[in-house]
This record gives sequence, structure tokens and C-alpha cells, in this order.
Amino acid sequence: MDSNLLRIATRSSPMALAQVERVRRDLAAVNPAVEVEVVPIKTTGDRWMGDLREKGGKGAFIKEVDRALAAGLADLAVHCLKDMPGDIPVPAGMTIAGYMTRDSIHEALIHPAGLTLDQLPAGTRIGTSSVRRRAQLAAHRPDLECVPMRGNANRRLEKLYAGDADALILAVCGLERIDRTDVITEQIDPAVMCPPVGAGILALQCREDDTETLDAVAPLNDPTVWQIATAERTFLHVLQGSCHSPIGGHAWFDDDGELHLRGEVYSYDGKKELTAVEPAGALDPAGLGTSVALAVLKEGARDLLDAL
Ligand SMILES: NCc1[nH]cc(CCC(=O)O)c1CC(=O)O
Repeated sequence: MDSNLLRIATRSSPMALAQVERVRRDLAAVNPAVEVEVVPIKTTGDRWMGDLREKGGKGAFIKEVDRALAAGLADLAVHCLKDMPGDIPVPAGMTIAGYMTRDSIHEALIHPAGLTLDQLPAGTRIGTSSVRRRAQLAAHRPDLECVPMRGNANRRLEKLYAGDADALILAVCGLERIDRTDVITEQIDPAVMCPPVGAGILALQCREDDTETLDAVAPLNDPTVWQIATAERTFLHVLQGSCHSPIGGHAWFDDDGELHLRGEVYSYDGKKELTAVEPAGALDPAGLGTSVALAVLKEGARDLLDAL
């Protein structure tokens, strides 16, 4: 970071750009001298509308942004934590400067006629390519049909209204960021639709030797979210999962200030679900994430994850 200019690399979807505007606002409140410049990047996941597994799957929304950071074209990357693969570390020379205060972890049902998930008629076509969502829908409503759906949230809404699907499931936090909570029919109970690891969390990543950037964005880090993200990401890492694995999970602090983690692994057809929910007790966040991962592995999670 040179002088007071902070160049932020990001995907260029409306949601991703709105995420950077939140960083700009929060930074201005703590460090008004810093000027933000947006460096928009088109990623593999933004260009390719097919099955992301054909493009290596992992990091499809991340790697080009990381390359811009490594090449010195930007000082900070803003990633959705849920887009960061759990089975590969942040690139060499990079570090997480902080995690921002968590937004909603809920999943939203969007149905043009306002029906809830349980009111949807059999055969309703749900637009989603997420194996996590598909597995949980198959478990909860096996009579619904999932149809492939890729693209940013705005594009998915266009496809819904063009008739490519009858309903969508999208993250509430994403709809909040693009100011489209008007389309939400139902905020689905996480007990029915568990969010992905990292849901609602923005990760701030920079070069590990860039002390100016580290210092500039340090005030944006939410220490409780750091612990939550560590527990969730460790869970995902021990399972060697990615954003294309049938894995859900979320951590939270209870009213007594104790960290808890819920981890879930599903069979791709939704017929099996393994769940572990644990308080941290004497464990640190990474220890909690490891303990919950070992609990589902003991129940056969490896076989479910390797089944595809
Ligand atoms: N976490 C945000 C995110 N990460 C990847 C996509 C695009 C998903 C796709 O192209 O299928 C989105 C939504 C958006 O940018 O609106």
C-alpha cells in the first residue's frame, strides 16, 4: 500500500462491488485519510457458466483476484469466506488481515408467488447448482426438482423471472448487499437448510509483508468473527472440503460467551446426513473445528464426501 491509497481487488458482480463499498464505508469511519480504489477482476467462475468442476472447481471465484494481489496490482482482496476453498491454504505470501462482522447466515427462498418451502407444489423446479443445497432439499422435500443455476445473484433473479426455474435459494446476506431483500419469500430455518461454512463473512486478504495495509484494515477485524471463522474453516479443512462439497456448518457464541460449532455432511442424494454440534469447552476455535470434523468422520463422513 503506497501512501494513503488502498487498492482493493474484487470480483466485479454487483454483490462483490457492494461488498467493497462496505469496506470503503467502514474504513472511512476509522481511517478517513485512506483513499480506496477498486480493482475489478473477472474470475473463472464469473466467465464460465457451466459446471465449475469442469474448471477445477476450487477457488473459481478467488484465484484471479489472488493473482492480482500477488502481482502488486492491488493491496487488499475482499473475498466471501464461503468462496475460499477449505482444503488449500491462502496462497504463499498472503495472509488474512481480518474478518468483517458477520452478516446473515440464513438461506432465502425466492418464489414469485410468495410460497414458502413447505408450500411449494411437488415438482417445483428449484434453481441451484450447489451440492449442499441440493442434498438438503432432497432430504427435506424429495418431491421438488433441482435445475442447474449459475451466475451472480442479479443474473439468477433474471433467469427466475424468465422462467428458467420456479424458485431460487440464495443467501440472505447477498440479497441484502444488492438491496434485493424484497424478493425473499422465506428465510429458511438453518435446521432445514444449513448454511455453508463462512456464510455471511467477508475475508480481508493482503500480502503478509504489507504492514501498511495490515495496519490500515486491522480496525475492521471483528475478533469474535475471527474465532467463528477459525472454527468453521478448521472444520472444513480437516474434512478437506471445498465450496463444492456437501458440507454445511456454522459457529456462534452463546449468551455465556461460549463458542459452539454445528457441522453437517450430507450424502449427495440427501438420504444420509451426519451432524455434530459441540461447545468449545476448553478447546480453542481450531480445536473445536477439529473435534467436530473428527466426530462426523467417525460417523462415516469420508465415505459420503468421496462418493461422487
Ligand atoms: N458469495 C458471492 C458469490 N460468489 C460467487 C457468486 C456467483 C455464483 C455463480 O456464478 O454461480 C456469488 C454471487 C454474486 O456474485 O452475486
